[in-house]
Amino acid sequence: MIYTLAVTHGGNALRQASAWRTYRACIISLLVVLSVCGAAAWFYMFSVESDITETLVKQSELVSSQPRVFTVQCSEDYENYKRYPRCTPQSCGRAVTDSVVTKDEAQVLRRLAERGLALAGSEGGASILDLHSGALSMGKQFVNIYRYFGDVIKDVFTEQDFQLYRAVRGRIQEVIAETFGLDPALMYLTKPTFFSRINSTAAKTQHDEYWHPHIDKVTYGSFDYTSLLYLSDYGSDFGGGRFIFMDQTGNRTVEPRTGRVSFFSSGSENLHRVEQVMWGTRYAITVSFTCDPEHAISDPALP
Ligand SMILES: O=C(O)CCC(=O)C(=O)O
Ligand SMILES: [Fe+2]
Repeated sequence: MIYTLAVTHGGNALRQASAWRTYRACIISLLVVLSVCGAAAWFYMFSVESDITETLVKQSELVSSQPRVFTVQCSEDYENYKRYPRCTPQSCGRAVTDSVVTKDEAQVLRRLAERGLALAGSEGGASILDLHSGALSMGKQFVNIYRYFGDVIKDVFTEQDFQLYRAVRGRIQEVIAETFGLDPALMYLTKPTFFSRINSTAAKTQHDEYWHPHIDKVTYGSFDYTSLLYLSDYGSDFGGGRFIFMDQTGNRTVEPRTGRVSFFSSGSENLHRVEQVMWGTRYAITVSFTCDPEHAISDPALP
């Protein structure tokens, strides 16, 4: 009996020691896993954060009354083009305003974009609708919305929608002229001018790869001033998708906000890209101006 007890006690002690060792091994493994995850998260955060030097305007801010202006030195790009006094950029920079387009107007334009893009859309994550040329993303290519959908278009867009587009375009033109000291009558709408819809679906063709750094004057040729009107909110409608100016001294971002207009001179002083959208859907309109009357286009209108 005594022997049995002793054996039992001895067995218990052995089992307890072994359980303790297992428990300790588990705790150590858990700590190792946690530290590795922590280090990876820290490294990820650090590398993402270090990509962003400065936020020029946050989504939560309201830039009312005057635009917030950031001047930069003009690049030499404009020297390769004919100069148009009182229009060709002589002072360059970027600016943001939340008081040119109301939230209601932006929502009407967003619904217009939603209706138009619902007719088709890219298979990848980035679709465009150009109301002027009629180009609409469809699958891996584009169709002409006016030709492809014919009379159906009249049920999708109304004359008021186009009026609103024209009014907004006019106000943006005025604020750009005022900010850069130009004569608004010497600025012309140029192409392409388009609605964009971006989500996190993987790109299927190059047309879906919206995130590459670029210079609008190089990409689009005729642009002298680019404006972007945002139709959805960073952080609540979508994640990622911030606009990034890539300066030599670091990156500077603008966070999209419904009704926000961001505008800038289109040369290489404003190299930029759009961060990849991680979730949700981002809507915006690109409205751009040229100083060259030969590149002027008329406002979009119902055919
Ligand atoms: O949607 C944006 O924020 C920028 C789009 C852009 O860079 C462009 O249309 O050239
Ligand atoms: Fe651009």
